[in-house]
Amino acid sequence: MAEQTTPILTTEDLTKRFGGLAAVDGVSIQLNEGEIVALIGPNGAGKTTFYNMVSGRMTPTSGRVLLRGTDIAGKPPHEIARAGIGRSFQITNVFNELTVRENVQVALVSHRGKSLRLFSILGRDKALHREADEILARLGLESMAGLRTGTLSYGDKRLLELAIVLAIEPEIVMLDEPTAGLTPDETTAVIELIRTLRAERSYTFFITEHDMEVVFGLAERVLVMHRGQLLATGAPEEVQKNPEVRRAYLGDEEDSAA
Ligand SMILES: Nc1ncnc2c1ncn2[C@@H]1O[C@H](COP(=O)(O)OP(=O)(O)OP(=O)(O)O)[C@@H](O)[C@H]1O
Repeated sequence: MAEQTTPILTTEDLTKRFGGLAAVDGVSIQLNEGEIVALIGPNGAGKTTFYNMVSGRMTPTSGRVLLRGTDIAGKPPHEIARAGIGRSFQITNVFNELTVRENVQVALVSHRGKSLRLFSILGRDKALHREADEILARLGLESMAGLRTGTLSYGDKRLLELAIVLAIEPEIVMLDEPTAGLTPDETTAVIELIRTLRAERSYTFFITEHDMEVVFGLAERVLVMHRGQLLATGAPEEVQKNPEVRRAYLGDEEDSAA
């Protein structure tokens, strides 16, 4: 595999405190251009809090988030999205009453700051129509473009969420449990799709995922958090063998079994 060492995103001593609790406690990481990185850790490790700070949904107590060297910590989500970090959520945030194509068009238009006369733009703008269809085709959703979104299966809605993220032309794609709730076949398809998208467009993927098969089948590098800190980072097979990581997961299982 080719070396991929150009840093695109780094965090420096990123910290979030809730009262006396350091949910994220001095975490410094680096994402390299074009790699697929998974963030894992037992329940309560601080993954969501960390993720929220990178995507602008939470302001850090201290520390920095550098996107190609520029500090974006504490900026609002739309500015971070415009700077090149797109995030999709586990909870579907699609408009069920609109068609699949219209959902992507809304993302395209709002990303470009043209929310005025949005619905008249949707109907008439041929370039926007084409652009939305091109994104849908990348995800294999082209045949569904004209369908009302509410009629889609859960798996197809998750794909549409990914299409909406791609509409903002991100460099870093953050996916919150991209395979949660999917059937085994859909999971395999999403893994393939992420690989294909990365190969075609060199996106950097930063995912959280509970399903270890997905993590180890997809990620090139794994970051493990435990009790707010970065416990380990490395290739999936290294991390899997790491005694501290095993202890962290086992310890938590023992705690919850107690
Ligand atoms: N808004 C908040 N106020 C107070 N405490 C919080 C808040 N958000 C998270 N926490 C606490 O911070 C710690 C880390 O939570 P976080 O949700 O980031 O962990 P996680 O690794 O995403 O967990 P899970 O895998 O269970 O979703 C937990 O102890 C949690 O209770």
